[in-house]
Amino acid sequence: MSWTADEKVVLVTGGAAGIGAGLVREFLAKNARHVAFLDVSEKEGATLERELRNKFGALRAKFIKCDVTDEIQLGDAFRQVLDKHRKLDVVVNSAAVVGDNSLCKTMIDVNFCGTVTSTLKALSIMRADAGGCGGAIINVSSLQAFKSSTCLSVYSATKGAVLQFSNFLADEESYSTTKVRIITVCLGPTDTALLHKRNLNNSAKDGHGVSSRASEPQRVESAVNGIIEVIQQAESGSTWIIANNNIARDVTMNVRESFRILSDITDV
Ligand SMILES: NC(=O)c1ccc[n+]([C@@H]2O[C@H](COP(=O)([O-])OP(=O)(O)OC[C@H]3O[C@@H](n4cnc5c(N)ncnc54)[C@H](O)[C@@H]3O)[C@@H](O)[C@H]2O)c1
Ligand SMILES: CCCCC[C@H](O)/C=C/C=C\C=C\C=C\[C@@H](O)[C@@H](O)CCCC(=O)O
Repeated sequence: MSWTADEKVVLVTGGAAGIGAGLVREFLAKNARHVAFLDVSEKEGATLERELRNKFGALRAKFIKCDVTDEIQLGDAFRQVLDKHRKLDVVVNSAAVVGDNSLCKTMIDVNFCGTVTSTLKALSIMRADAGGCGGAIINVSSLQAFKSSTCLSVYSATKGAVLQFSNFLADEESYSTTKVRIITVCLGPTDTALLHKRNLNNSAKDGHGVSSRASEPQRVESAVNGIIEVIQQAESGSTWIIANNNIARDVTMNVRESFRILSDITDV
């Protein structure tokens, strides 16, 4: 039987806004039992929680103020969800910040370290060989993982690191033992606050943007639907591109081939 959100307990980091918030809404619309969303933005989190509780009832959604760079806060947030709901089925790591290299430490801490800490916590809770029920961890990367734009070398490197970490961990921790799928989605430009930190068209016009072929950023809805499609069908260790309002494209073979070529060089 194919995967459905029905009765699932879900945790989304960076879930108060943008693509994370879109996912929170969609999981609930698709009948998830409970969606916990973690974010540093208290105002947006509380507003979204009110909206969701009015629409879906008081028990189905919970905002937890949490900075993913703080291991204690993150541990507490996972514990709250587990204590209350006794299981965790899906974790989406969507929290991220973008900026120029003056923000390097924050980007590394949030985009990479936060994703790593959350993934390892999720895996330890969900893994079937340690009493969990299995599940899926989706790490949100970017087309910038493959080709950076001007001023975004650190951001792009964090997204490359998320991709590599997720694939290496999926290799290390066999799905047949853990029953936890670890999946990477690389999004193209998507119409959220993060994108509008700098005008996309200027970025594209400068000839360095990976998005230069796209005239418009994709809709949040396309990114969200793409991620849900990926959860429905992706194997552990797979990599997917969701861009230009197209359906999710499996690029696992391309990524593996590029690493096969690189690892051949190390056989000296
Ligand atoms: N929008 C795009 O064009 C685009 C393209 C490719 C990839 N992505 C990726 O998609 C994901 C979602 O981005 P978005 O576009 O929805 O951005 P967004 O800025 O709308 O949402 C990101 C959320 O993360 C939260 N956040 C930031 N720091 C945090 C922290 N320390 N702890 C907890 N939460 C924190 C923010 O408050 C915000 O609510 C990110 O991983 C981003 O890198 C976005
Ligand atoms: C010599 C020029 C100096 C200009 C400084 C410049 O304006 C600094 C910008 C700093 C950060 C801007 C980031 C904004 C990026 C977004 O528009 C977008 O391109 C992010 C892409 C997200 C993604 O695709 O993953």
